[in-house]
Amino acid sequence: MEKKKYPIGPENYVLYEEIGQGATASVHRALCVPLNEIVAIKILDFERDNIDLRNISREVQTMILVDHPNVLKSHCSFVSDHNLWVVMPYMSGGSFLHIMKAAYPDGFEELVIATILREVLKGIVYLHHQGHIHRDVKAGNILVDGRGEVKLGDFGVSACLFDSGDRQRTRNTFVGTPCWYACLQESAHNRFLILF
Ligand SMILES: Nc1ncnc2c1ncn2[C@@H]1O[C@H](COP(=O)(O)OP(=O)(O)OP(=O)(O)O)[C@@H](O)[C@H]1O
Repeated sequence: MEKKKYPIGPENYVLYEEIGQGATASVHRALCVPLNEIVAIKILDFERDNIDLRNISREVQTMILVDHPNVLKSHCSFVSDHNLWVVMPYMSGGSFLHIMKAAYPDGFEELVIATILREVLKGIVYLHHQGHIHRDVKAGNILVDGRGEVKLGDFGVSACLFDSGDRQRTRNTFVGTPCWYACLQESAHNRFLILF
């Protein structure tokens, strides 16, 4: 089957509402006009103060290259004015953090957690086989689409085991989300599952 080609250039997309706001980017639901398909577009502003171009370029490269049902990939990306647009599949259920906040303030049942984690772990195993470490696995970065498919996203602080020089060394440093890092360290001896 021929692979769908997602067009490059903002004129091919109609931006709808903002569906997410991260530290460095905003994410919009959008229509890809030539394909008549709903997508999500992450827009990063190069002129923002806290922008780290190396991280961004690695995130985009990783998202273009990955190909696994449990890893959020990018269809294409392009620069428009001082913004980088990253076009991705639209995950209409949002993140598990949002779902918990909205409907499950006491957390999910264990069976649900196990089901979600099984999918996430398949994605992580795939990433590790490709030489990538995600380094920021958390509920806010685990997304679900309209068919219930679970994907791990946000490669903003990921690293590649095949990098050399400076980047090799930086993997000994702390990255990610502080409380999750602490929780993971702690629960490595217990059960990772309770974190959700
Ligand atoms: N493909 C998508 N479909 C639907 N919602 C998405 C998609 N990608 C991201 N989002 C939403 O946007 C939010 C922010 O996205 P993302 O985590 O990629 O941005 P970020 O700036 O890298 O965030 P962070 O502050 O965690 O580094 C996510 O938590 C999620 O709610």
